Amino acid sequence: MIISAKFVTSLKKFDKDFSSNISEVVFLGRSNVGKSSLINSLCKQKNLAKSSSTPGKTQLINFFEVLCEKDKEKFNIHFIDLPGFGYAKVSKNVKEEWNIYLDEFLKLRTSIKLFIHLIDSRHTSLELDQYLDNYLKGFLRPDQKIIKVFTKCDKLNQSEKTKLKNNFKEAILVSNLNKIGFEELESEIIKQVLGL
Ligand SMILES: Nc1nc2c(ncn2[C@@H]2O[C@H](COP(=O)(O)OP(=O)(O)OP(=O)(O)O)[C@@H](O)[C@H]2O)c(=O)[nH]1
Ligand SMILES: [Mg+2]
Repeated sequence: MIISAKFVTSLKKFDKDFSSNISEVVFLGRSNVGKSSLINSLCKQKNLAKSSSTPGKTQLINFFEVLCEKDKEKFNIHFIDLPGFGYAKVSKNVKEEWNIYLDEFLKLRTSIKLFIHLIDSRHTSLELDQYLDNYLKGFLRPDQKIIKVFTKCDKLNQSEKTKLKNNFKEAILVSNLNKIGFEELESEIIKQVLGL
């Protein structure tokens, strides 16, 4: 389980001088999908990661140190909150720069053990998410894994939830509003970072 969490630093791009010997978990997905909110919910803190109803809130690579416990052993991991993909309101140059920086960061940062791909439960087959899935699989190492997490599931009715689970067998559904799915996700995260 997660015991506590604190902000460490923000980076604009990959920085070899800020390396890590602890496992890292990256949260990524479209702008406004709920990345920062999910980090707050998992860490049981309201404003650890800044969230906003305006897409494009997170603009840097933000690191959080998260203290976990399993079988009475305590250990630290990093959660990494990224800027959202596909945010149209920034100028093209800024957007291209972000993508180059993020691309480099995701590929060079060897301490990343888990990619958590957040997808809006209401829109599960967007081109951008398919692109992101293929993109991650294109450089995924054997010691890394991708977990698909479907956000804002409070917006779905029961039959829509059932349909989603049928379409994505390993889907984890979460809602920050109704406090759903956190325990399942937390145990998946800990399993992966410990290599279980
Ligand atoms: N209904 C509902 N709304 C949510 C949920 N999670 C987040 N939101 C809302 O979605 C909006 C975006 O949340 P953020 O966590 O800032 O999203 P983000 O993915 O970090 O966005 P960027 O930083 O722009 O990439 C906010 O208005 C949240 O309140 C949820 O589980 N249910
Ligand atoms: Mg954010």
